[in-house]
Amino acid sequence: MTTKVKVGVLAIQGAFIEHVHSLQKAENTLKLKKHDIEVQIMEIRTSDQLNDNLNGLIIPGGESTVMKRHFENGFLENLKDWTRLKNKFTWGTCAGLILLSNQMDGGNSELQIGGVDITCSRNAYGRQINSFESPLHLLDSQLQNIAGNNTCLGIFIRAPKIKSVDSQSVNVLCHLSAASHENNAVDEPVAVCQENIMVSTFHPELSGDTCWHEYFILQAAVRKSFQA
Ligand SMILES: NC(=O)CC[C@H](N)C(=O)O
Repeated sequence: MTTKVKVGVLAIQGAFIEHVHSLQKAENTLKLKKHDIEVQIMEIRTSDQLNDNLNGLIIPGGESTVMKRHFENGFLENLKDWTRLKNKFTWGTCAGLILLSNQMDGGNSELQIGGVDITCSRNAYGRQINSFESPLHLLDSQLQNIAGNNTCLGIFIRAPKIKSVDSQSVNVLCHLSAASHENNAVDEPVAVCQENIMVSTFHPELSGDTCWHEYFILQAAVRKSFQA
């Protein structure tokens, strides 16, 4: 029986269209891998779109401080409520990670959606000119199976860092190994998941690799049957 899943990308600012294209590519890849799945992809601009028919939400990269300007008239409260429903799956990339972090190291921690027990710091590698690409080490077995190996490409653009993982219920999915970035003394978590919320400091939607978007679609599909 075909699994139908409806996912959205918050389309108020930033790199949302790249996620839409990556989701379309990921759906085709899943079908080639014999998954009987149909994905409806929405651009989310209004609070009322955060309803029970939506199964997954991506909060894209961009400028978190600009996105917050759109969080009035109950939008932030609805984002908080919807992302905490256990039968939904949310993924924040870069600025989306910042908005979903429970703690921020400096910076304006007002108007946070929260939900993930990490402490992040904005622009932690420096300015745009310090943006970089690096191979990453996948730690999660489902991601390794989807990717077909234990590495993926990380594209970091004015990226935040996960300064600390603040709860044992946060699973580290992916590392930037110390060997692959000159500023790193230790392996650094760059993607984590806490129950139904995943965050990454880098931009899979720009890499051409669909393993993260396939993982997101499958997680949103599985959670449809969970108790909210
Ligand atoms: N690529 C990005 O999403 C950059 C994030 C941005 N520097 C912020 O602090 O919100």
